Amino acid sequence: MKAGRLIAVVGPSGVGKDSVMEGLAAADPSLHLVRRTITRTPELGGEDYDSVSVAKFNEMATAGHFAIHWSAHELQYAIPAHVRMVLAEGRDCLANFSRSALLAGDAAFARFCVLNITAQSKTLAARLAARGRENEAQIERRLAQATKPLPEGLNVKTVSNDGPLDATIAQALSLLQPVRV
Ligand SMILES: Nc1ncnc2c1ncn2[C@@H]1O[C@H](COP(=O)(O)OP(=O)(O)O)[C@@H](O)[C@H]1O
Ligand SMILES: O=P(O)(O)OC[C@H]1O[C@H](OP(=O)(O)OP(=O)(O)O)[C@H](O)[C@@H]1O
Repeated sequence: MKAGRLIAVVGPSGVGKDSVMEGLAAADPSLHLVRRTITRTPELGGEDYDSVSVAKFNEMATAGHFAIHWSAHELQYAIPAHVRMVLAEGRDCLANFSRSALLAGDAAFARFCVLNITAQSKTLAARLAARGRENEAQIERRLAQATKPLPEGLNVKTVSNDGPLDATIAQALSLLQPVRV
């Protein structure tokens, strides 16, 4: 059986990665939403994640519990190794990813593609403030990284999320669909 694709969802903070991922999984239940392990306080809202201490995270990384991990925003993030079993079943997996970890992701997964979500900077600022998970200083630092470029040579599909979420989800589904057959 053909392995599933690891679909790395990237884009600046507040662009709507988690919202689009949830919408895609609701529209196509065959898509698996990856639950990340993060050294963030539990239940801060947004995505559903496994919250661990830095010590526990490092222990898990050393023990090989992660398929890939990275650091950003003074936090550590990982995709649990369990995702490899889901991919082996032929299911496509959606993971909120770091633009800085894309080359490592491409090396770590046999079938890897990128869903790049964009929005204007004024949209990002308004959404981060409305989300309310980060304080003002944290929002400023995230906005400063909004224009981080993507590495060359990857299979990238780009969709704008400036408009209504439903329209973004429909467009992303159609961008991802042709290669699913
Ligand atoms: N198309 C959209 N229109 C309006 N609000 C949106 C849209 N997409 C996302 N949002 C809102 O913007 C905020 C940031 O979205 P989120 O999915 O957390 O982004 P990210 O994971 O990229 O940081 C959330 O409050 C979310 O509800
Ligand atoms: O290298 P970058 O592309 O800048 O990404 C850095 C981190 O930012 C996002 O995290 P998180 O979901 O905590 O933040 P966000 O919801 O504000 O994007 C993303 O998932 C990465 O873990």
